[in-house]
Amino acid sequence: MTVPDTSQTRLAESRSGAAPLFSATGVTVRFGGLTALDDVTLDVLPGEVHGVIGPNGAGKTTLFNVCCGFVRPGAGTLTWRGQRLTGLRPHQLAGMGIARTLQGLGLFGGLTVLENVLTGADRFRRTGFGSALLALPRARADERALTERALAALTEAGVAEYAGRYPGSLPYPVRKRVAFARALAADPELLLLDEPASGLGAAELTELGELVRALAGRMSVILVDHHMDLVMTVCDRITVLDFGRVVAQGPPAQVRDDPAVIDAYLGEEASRGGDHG
Ligand SMILES: Nc1ncnc2c1ncn2[C@@H]1O[C@H](COP(=O)(O)OP(=O)(O)OP(=O)(O)O)[C@@H](O)[C@H]1O
Repeated sequence: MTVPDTSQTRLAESRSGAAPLFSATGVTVRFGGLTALDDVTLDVLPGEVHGVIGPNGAGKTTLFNVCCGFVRPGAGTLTWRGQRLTGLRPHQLAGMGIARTLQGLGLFGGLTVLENVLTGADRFRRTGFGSALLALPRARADERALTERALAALTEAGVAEYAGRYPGSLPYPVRKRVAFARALAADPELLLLDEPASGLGAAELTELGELVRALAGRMSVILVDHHMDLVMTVCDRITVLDFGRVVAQGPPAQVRDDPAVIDAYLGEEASRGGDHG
């Protein structure tokens, strides 16, 4: 993979005057005696791809879970379009224009790929259950529009050919793309991706990078992953966590050379070497 070009960096700089779409400010999360996040602040600008990286146990998943409303921080605030969010719950995300993909994918085994992706498009449904049941013309038109939206998302994710299949019969990388398509079908303003690269091979990783990069400008993305190469390649800005703290934040070229980041990753390698050696 290549280092992001300077036009990408310039794009990030030109957006830096914009008001954030989403912010987490001073977020602290404790699990018993363990501080998983310590005064973490992250701003996501409109249309930017913002990466969150860090060694194992750095707090990436916890931060993702805070952003999704799965984990309530002990301190700190979340802001969406300048409005403070209090008591964010996961089921509220879709209505707000936030979609996510999870490590566990969460596809429904009893639904086809298309039906799974249709559940992502549901916020665009205009007709109620009654008119659908009676098959009224407007319900049929609504269903057609939703199906088109779902098929467009499957096409963008490169898996339209699997529309009629069931997820259980598909290889893991295809299922990952289906989960990605379901999130895209919601046409979110903010897409939260948790470890999208896990379980993918080198070629699939490059394709994933291209897929995510193509979303930049159209929506904001928070990409949580420990694949340094992927994050460096596709992100406009990166937040690096280590032991629950932000140790670096900025464009990839700046973060890559930051001594605190090098220390964090070297520290991880040293401890891995210790584990195995
Ligand atoms: N529910 C929980 N209860 C107790 N401790 C937790 C819980 N969730 C996470 N932790 C701890 O909080 C710290 C941060 O974990 P987290 O999973 O957020 O890190 P991570 O950066 O996502 O790690 P990895 O890359 O290994 O997934 C770790 O020490 C972890 O053991």
